[in-house]
Amino acid sequence: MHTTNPYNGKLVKEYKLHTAEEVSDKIHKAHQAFETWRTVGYNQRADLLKKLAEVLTTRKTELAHLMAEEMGKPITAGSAEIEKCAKVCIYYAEHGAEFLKDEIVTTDASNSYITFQPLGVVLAVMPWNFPFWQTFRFLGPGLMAGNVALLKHASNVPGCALIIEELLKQAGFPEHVFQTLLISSDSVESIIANPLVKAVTLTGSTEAGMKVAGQAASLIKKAVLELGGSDPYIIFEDADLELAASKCAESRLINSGQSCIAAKRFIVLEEVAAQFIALFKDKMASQHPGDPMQPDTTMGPMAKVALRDELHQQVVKCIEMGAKCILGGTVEPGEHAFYPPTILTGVTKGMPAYDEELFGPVASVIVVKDEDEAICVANDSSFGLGSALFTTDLNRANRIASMQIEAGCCFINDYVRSSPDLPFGGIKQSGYGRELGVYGIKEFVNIKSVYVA
Ligand SMILES: NC(=O)c1ccc[n+]([C@@H]2O[C@H](COP(=O)([O-])OP(=O)(O)OC[C@H]3O[C@@H](n4cnc5c(N)ncnc54)[C@H](O)[C@@H]3O)[C@@H](O)[C@H]2O)c1
Ligand SMILES: O=CCCC(=O)O
Repeated sequence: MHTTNPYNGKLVKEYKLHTAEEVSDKIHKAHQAFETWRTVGYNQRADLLKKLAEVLTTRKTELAHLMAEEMGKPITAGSAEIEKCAKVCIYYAEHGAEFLKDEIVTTDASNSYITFQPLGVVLAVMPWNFPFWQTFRFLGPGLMAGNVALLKHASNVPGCALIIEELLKQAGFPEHVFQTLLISSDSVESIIANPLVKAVTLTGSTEAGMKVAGQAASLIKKAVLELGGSDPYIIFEDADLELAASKCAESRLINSGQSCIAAKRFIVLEEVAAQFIALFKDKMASQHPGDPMQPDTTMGPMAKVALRDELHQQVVKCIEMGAKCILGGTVEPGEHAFYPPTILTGVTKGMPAYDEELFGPVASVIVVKDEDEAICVANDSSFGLGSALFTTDLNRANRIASMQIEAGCCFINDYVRSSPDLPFGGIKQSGYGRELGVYGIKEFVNIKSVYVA
């Protein structure tokens, strides 16, 4: 396995995959670590998580550089990602014990209560787009709940995957409560099949989710799936268009467009379509693409040339099918993986920009005549991750957000983002289960009822 810098196409480093024996040894060590870790009190777990937050903060520049090198994230965004990881550790250190405390239930028993017990070794299969955040948003609550973790990270971020082990060691966590496995996707099945592995969480594409969830289900093992998205953003006729254009462009270009919860489909009421599109185009065009190692770079390359090429094929197909490209849409020659901010208008059902996820900086604009059509188009997707509405009528916004949009979250007059305190996840082909908040920490626990006669 080797890593390639997507900014210049140069080889970064070679890594040796773990052998089947090494993996088996790591699983055994994880299980042994669990037998002790499960008995450690919440206060001690919380102290270690706080220490981990300190280590992350102290080393954030180095970690941001590593991400820039492996997957092209600009260092300013990388530092912000590490700070967010520190926040999630502190959040669960401060709230985890409260979330997991026994709940007394009044029944016909002399005493009955619900207790939340850890499951054991959990396998985390993670994507490259937020190499630290995706891992920490599972790991923080997982460790606080008393589970131990094995990480199978995406093949282009092994350096990030390995350094997480080092961070936990530096924070003082017991050995083997967290271990990275350098393995290929093909080996995941055998790890899920290991009786010592009790559950799996996967963040990634719907295809990978189907595979992994199918394997877990066949063995009756719990799975949480955080999958792809094609988030609809509805811009109503009464929206603050300047605000909407700015939030929409910011969201579409997060991480060079490679975010599951980036805005992807822009559904605009026809009365304001021309005005919104003009403002949106200005915002999309005002990026500073460049070297991810430079602090003033706001947009880096995509993570891999192959992903950039796949995205371009989707764009070309849309144009062939009748969409109009009003910004970007071209590939500059060179060894890099850059793709420019791109806007497609006239997007209709049947085009990749309507039906599929565009995992890069390409916006799909769909003009609709009224509210009903806007909601119908927003829901006309196999995905159901995030969504956003732009309107000054908050009664209408709350009604649509809570009852009419098919998604795991709906933001009003802002773009979708995850935060430690709000549950995060999707419906439909965007997955099931939740991370973060009170619900996230309860995904990988045995919710056990105790009844005293
Ligand atoms: N919902 C979320 O929270 C979330 C967050 C980030 C990314 N994503 C989604 O992830 C996708 C992009 O990430 P990616 O390209 O790394 O996704 P991917 O599915 O290719 O890879 C994700 C992880 O799954 C592994 N994997 C892939 N196929 C597998 C298989 N058949 N069996 C076992 N493991 C397998 C990969 O090696 C990697 O570790 C997008 O669809 C994006 O929307 C979702
Ligand atoms: O790719 C998904 C982004 C996830 C997040 O921002 O929490």
